Amino acid sequence: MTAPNPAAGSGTADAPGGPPAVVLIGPPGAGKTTVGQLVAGLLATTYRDTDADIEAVAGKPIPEIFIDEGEPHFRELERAAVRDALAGHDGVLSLGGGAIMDEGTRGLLAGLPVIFLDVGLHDAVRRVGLDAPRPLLAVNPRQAWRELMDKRRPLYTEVARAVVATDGRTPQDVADAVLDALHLKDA
Ligand SMILES: Nc1ncnc2c1ncn2[C@@H]1O[C@H](COP(=O)(O)OP(=O)(O)OP(=O)(O)O)[C@@H](O)[C@H]1O
Ligand SMILES: O=C(O)C1=C[C@@H](O)[C@@H](O)[C@H](O)C1
Ligand SMILES: [Mg+2]
Repeated sequence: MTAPNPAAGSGTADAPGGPPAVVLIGPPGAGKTTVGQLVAGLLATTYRDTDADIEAVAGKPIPEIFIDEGEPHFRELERAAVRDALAGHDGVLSLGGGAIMDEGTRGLLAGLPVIFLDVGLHDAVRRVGLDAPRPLLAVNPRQAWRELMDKRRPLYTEVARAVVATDGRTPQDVADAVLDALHLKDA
């Protein structure tokens, strides 16, 4: 675990029902869902995922939103979903892997307990095979994943209060490290 941006811990969110106790970001396969659910269990709170929220509102799967309306429209839906979730959820929240690409969404995260779950290509491939229906990784997934991480790593790091490495660690270990990073061990 490293602390790339201590200033990320300095604001507040004016949100009835929120803000979340933990916000998880990171690329596909980082373990946001797996670890997020474990962390929610450890904190005896609930888990929420903005990808699921977007699909529920749109009434269709994310790959179809990309095909029908394009990525810019998806990022707008995502910004709205993140805003709603930050205002209405005080448990553990996972964002979509690319949420941090949108400047407005990054702005919404200021001051919140955001954890970047980091993963390298090797473990990401082992975990998700990079063959699931992921709109941005459809062609040459390994190279696309590398290029995507080159662009995204600085942004994940910028908005995160801490980075938790996940390579070679069990989800339970990672969940523990998340609590540690946010000083929530005895919460
Ligand atoms: N630390 C870990 N070690 C080994 N396997 C893991 C770890 N974390 C998650 N996994 C496995 O990797 C796969 C992907 O994990 P998960 O769905 O939690 O990732 P995600 O970040 O939510 O991905 P997505 O962006 O697609 O929602 C799952 O099969 C999960 O069991
Ligand atoms: O990495 C990304 O850009 C994405 C990740 C998923 O969580 C979804 O939000 C969507 O498939 C886009
Ligand atoms: Mg997930």
